Amino acid sequence: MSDLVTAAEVAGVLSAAGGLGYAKVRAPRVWWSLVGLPVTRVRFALTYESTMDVCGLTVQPTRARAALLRATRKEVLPVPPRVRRVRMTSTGLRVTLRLAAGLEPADLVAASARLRHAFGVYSIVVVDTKPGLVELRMTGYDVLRRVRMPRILHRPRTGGPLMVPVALREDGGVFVRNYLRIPHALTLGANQSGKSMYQRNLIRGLASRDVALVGIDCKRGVEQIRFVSRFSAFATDPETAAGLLDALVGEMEDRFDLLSLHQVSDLWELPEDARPVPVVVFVDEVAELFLTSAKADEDRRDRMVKQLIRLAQMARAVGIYLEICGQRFGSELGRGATMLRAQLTGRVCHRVNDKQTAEMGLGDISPEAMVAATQIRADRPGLAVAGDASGGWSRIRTPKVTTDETAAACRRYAYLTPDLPALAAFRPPAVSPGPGDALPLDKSRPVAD
Ligand SMILES: Nc1ncnc2c1ncn2[C@@H]1O[C@H](COP(=O)(O)OP(=O)(O)OP(=O)(O)O)[C@@H](O)[C@H]1O
Repeated sequence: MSDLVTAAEVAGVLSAAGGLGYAKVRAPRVWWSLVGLPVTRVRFALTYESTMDVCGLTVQPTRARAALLRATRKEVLPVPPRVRRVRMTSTGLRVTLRLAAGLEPADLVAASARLRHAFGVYSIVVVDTKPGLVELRMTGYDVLRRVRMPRILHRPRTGGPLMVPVALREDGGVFVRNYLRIPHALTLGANQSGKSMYQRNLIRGLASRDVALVGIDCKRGVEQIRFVSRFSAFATDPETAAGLLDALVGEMEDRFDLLSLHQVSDLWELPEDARPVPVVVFVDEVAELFLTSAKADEDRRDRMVKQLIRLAQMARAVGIYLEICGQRFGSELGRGATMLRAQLTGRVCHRVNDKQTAEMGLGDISPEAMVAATQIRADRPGLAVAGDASGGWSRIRTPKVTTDETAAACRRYAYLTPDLPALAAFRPPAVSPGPGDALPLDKSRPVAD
């Protein structure tokens, strides 16, 4: 009998171990919740002080504290940053630390690789939250291996009208493209690095919101043509693109007249009934717009660059935002290109073929971000380094979204496509359903979410 019980127990233990091993590979989130999180929490509690000590993150106690310790006959030892809060999440552990006098966030950043190994987690990102406080964002496993966005974010219109959850960050948080905070952005990356996937995620996210979408895709529209049911204007060659950019500048000037009439300085200060719809302009492969084959094209190119620079400098106030994508974006694209790049403060850099491209995208943001972009592997398409003018950056990866799914979302929300009279000449013709478009083209009737 006892042999039988032992055999059953052994079988139970083995199948539980096998199940956990399977979960570790196939369902890391489950494994983390069941095993990784409790183990890491205990390890953190037991080893925190000694780890901080060996990592050089302790300081001598204040005189008052040292005197108190001596008075109570306790040993005067160096002190680590005080743990203010430990929060357990489905992807990791978030620890808020109060920095001891003499330490700065950079000290923790420099030690983050050592801390990661000491606490046995996949990665640690140090975030400077408030003066005197930092947050250690520990991730228990590689959350970017298979990207799954939190379920709530699948609902259309989550967040404000101009906040689109577009990718997952390596610390398990969600990377949100917030057009109000960062109006214009540049997405760079080599062939097959995931630029179109990033734009597709954005288009799908914006399709359900009250915005006008404009597409400029001078590769004859091959990347964006499936989404035109939701576009208010579309250009597929440099000549049409030049006309469309002129029209956008015209729209911008009309909107400034409107602001002036209402004596306000920003679109969002206008009364709701007078407020024009925000516009997001997607430019795919910007080099196609800039490269010239004949001398005669140069004037048109220079004019386009000038118009883009004007939009990038001024259009934020009137709710026109630029989303520019390309393999490279440097002085080789001609006069004004680097000036335009400086105005595109949001940067997303996918895998690059050379250091210079990473420098174009992230050099003016942070040297560490640049190095991180050069380390992206070819077998991880969609992985990118996202940064902004504040110097903050993080590794992100978009979820996989097919062209069919994006086209279906565009068709579903085609009824939201605003008519912008200034861009009427560039309004794409209605398209017939594509092979993967499950939903019918219907501009008059909203479809329930
Ligand atoms: N986040 C992702 N997860 C998984 N696969 C991805 C991801 N992003 C891109 N891919 C895959 O990588 C390949 C290239 O992606 P994509 O077309 O977006 O790259 P690209 O940079 O636009 O390429 P190109 O410049 O050649 O047009 C596609 O097969 C796509 O399915």
